[in-house]
Amino acid sequence: MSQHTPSSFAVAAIQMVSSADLMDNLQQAHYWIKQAVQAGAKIVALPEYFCFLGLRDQDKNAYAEDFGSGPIQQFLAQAAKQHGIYLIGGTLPLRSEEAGRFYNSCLVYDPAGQCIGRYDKIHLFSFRRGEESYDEAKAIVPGEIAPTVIPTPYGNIGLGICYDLRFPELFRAMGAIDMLVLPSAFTYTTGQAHWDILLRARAIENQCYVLAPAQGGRHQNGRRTWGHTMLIDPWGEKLGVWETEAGFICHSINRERIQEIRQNLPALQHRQVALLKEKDIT
Ligand SMILES: O=C(O)CCC(=O)C(=O)O
Repeated sequence: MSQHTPSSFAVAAIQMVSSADLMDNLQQAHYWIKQAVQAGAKIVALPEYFCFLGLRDQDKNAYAEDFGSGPIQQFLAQAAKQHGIYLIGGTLPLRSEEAGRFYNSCLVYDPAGQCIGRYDKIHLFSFRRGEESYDEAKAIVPGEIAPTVIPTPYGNIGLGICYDLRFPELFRAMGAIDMLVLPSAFTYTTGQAHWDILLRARAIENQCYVLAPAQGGRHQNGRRTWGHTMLIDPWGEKLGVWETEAGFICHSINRERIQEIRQNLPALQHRQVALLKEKDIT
């Protein structure tokens, strides 16, 4: 942390009910970012597919951008610069080498509007129950297997996207992180059952803040997302929840709280990774 950065500052997560209308979604995102900044947020996070949801996964191909150019990336860069914030840009489709499949990517922008990080979703969601059926691998290319941590003056931010939340080994491999940010669009069914407990578990086991902006409502194609955008502290307590429909949460976090918890309960120092490897148990 730089000398000039306070240990306590506000972070915000935005919840949306995005549609298949790109411009409308960008306008909505703009509105909520402004609200969050007015509430004092220095770091603002958007949900998965903030720019486009409501059609089949493969339809997002039409909006896939080359990394470094395109209206969605322009929007994110401008919003970060205009408001002088760190912006975790939810996710957008980025073109891959494969025709017909894209990366589901989270880009991070600094207050000058520079893109300072990219994470491509690694774990691709698949779920089938009754009428409900999802199979992301049909439309999405998985990202390279590498934990992504973005250093900022406010601390180290680890990135994951939605279904990644179910794979704790990805976050354990990140080393010292202050906050995990997980842009999401959990389904209503799986979210109701697992969202809350998975988020709290990741915060408790990594002793860090978890900021999880989500999609939350009924979308154009009938798909229902769970919402419950959340901020959790390193002790596992919920600092804020926005349950359903569009809105945002904004709360102060304190990095000294992370150190205090890690000192009081030094579980991260008690990991036996080397021993497990030696015994071939990983
Ligand atoms: O893990 C889940 O239950 C939901 C994941 C999901 O909806 C997604 O990754 O888009």
